[in-house]
Amino acid sequence: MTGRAASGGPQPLRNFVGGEFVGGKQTFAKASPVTGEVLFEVAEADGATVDAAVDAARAALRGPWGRMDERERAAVLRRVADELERRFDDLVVAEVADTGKAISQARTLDIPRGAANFRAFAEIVASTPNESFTTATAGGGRALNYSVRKPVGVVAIIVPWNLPLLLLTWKVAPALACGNAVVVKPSEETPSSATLLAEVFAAAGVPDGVFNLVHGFGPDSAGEFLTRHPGVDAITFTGESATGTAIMRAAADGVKAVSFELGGKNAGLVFADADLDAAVAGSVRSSFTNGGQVCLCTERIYVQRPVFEEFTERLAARAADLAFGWPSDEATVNMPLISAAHRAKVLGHYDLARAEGATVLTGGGVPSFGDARDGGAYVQPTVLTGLPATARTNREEIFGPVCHVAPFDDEEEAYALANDSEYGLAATVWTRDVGRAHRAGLRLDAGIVWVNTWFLRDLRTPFGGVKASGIGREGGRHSLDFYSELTNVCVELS
Ligand SMILES: NC(=O)c1ccc[n+]([C@@H]2O[C@H](COP(=O)([O-])OP(=O)(O)OC[C@H]3O[C@@H](n4cnc5c(N)ncnc54)[C@H](O)[C@@H]3O)[C@@H](O)[C@H]2O)c1
Ligand SMILES: O=C/C=C/C=C(\O)C(=O)O
Repeated sequence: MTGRAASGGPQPLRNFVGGEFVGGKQTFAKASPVTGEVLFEVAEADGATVDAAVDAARAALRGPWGRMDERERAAVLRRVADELERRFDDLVVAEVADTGKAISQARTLDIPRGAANFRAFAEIVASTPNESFTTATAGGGRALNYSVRKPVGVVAIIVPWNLPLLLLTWKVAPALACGNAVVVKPSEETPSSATLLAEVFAAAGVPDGVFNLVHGFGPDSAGEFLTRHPGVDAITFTGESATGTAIMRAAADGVKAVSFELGGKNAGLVFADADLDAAVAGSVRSSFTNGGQVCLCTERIYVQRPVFEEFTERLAARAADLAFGWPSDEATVNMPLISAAHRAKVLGHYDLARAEGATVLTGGGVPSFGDARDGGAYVQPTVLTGLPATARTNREEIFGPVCHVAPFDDEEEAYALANDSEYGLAATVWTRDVGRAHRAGLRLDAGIVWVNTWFLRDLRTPFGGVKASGIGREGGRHSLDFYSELTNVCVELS
């Protein structure tokens, strides 16, 4: 768990403002999720540092960056991707140290997606057309309407700790593609890859002030200073729904645009006609990837009654078998939770499930290693059953390696159960019936419906949630719409 410290170590991680690394009066400690030991100190940005970062971003918009066209910015993004790939191993080490995630995952998912985000938005911004209409005038002539994209201005980017580089670059890349300057605040739990990204920007020759980084917490710290800042034009945020509410309040004062990717309580539906091997393997991924700490993870699985018993037994057996190991071992699958505080929350949910009357099919506790990992934030992957849809276990986002499995009888009941949630981010459906596959897309109240797969991403597609899971969509041209202002130009031709 991190906490504020009176003074920093010799070299705390620093903020990045106007092309310079800058410290701060106060530092906080970052602890290893694997062992609990303090890894390093981080300089917390105070109000003056956040002011300087916003000013530097504004100044960058008035400089050479503000005069570049889309193709020139796309070229800059490709240079950033190249440099990021050159720093690949450093980024893997940083991400693994901060989160405790398995090195194989960091190498195949987190860091490659960092580079892919820059390459994708370099393409998207250079190839997305704008609208144009010809319009009849009262005098019998014609007018030509066309729209042009302009940057919004200074964009604040606030992201969580679960997929730090992936989620940060998913927003930085389109923001810069559209010509904005950014001030980013990574989670206090994962400051390292964002700091390396600042080095990447400097090495790629991105003009000073285009990318600024402030470290710190949310309330009464860098997060709140940034979201309340009058010099910020738009806020894009990924994190908890309750934090989204706080940020929306802060954004109301300046009528700042917001884009929110928030929490989930995602359902998986397994129909009796599904390829059961694929459904089991897919559900293991969808419930336990990244220690269940992905907003898209499945925490509620509904299984059609004829295959309920077989599916549930196989899922629980596979969950119990997921390899614990040091993050640096190639075979490791499980990872610790991000912090002791988050572990206490997840273990509280395990206790709550038991108190609500759940049957624990596997897990439900803490693994024992007999080494330094006993000081870390590990919990066992857990499969629960036996609770009604009304149980808190089935309603509240846990954000750990846990799912509850319950039976259903027919398709209507499956949709009703899946949709019975305050959240609506992602749903996953396992079926061989092609009609049902498409119906599910229409019937499920979720921003993303995966059929016979999970977390398969095409960066051109709309990504976001309904209900408490978010506001707006990012991805492809949807990102361009958030990160730019459209001006319609109307020219009377005769
Ligand atoms: N929908 C998505 O795409 C998506 C993706 C990843 C994570 N999430 C969600 O994120 C949550 C887990 O991440 P977390 O615990 O880091 O979330 P969080 O909301 O606690 O923190 C996210 C970020 O917001 C900052 N923050 C907190 N309070 C703030 C405030 N009042 N003002 C400004 N900034 C503030 C934090 O410092 C951090 O950088 C889960 O709910 C998960 O579902 C959603
Ligand atoms: O934890 C949430 C994961 C979000 C994933 C993305 O935003 C993405 O794949 O672009």
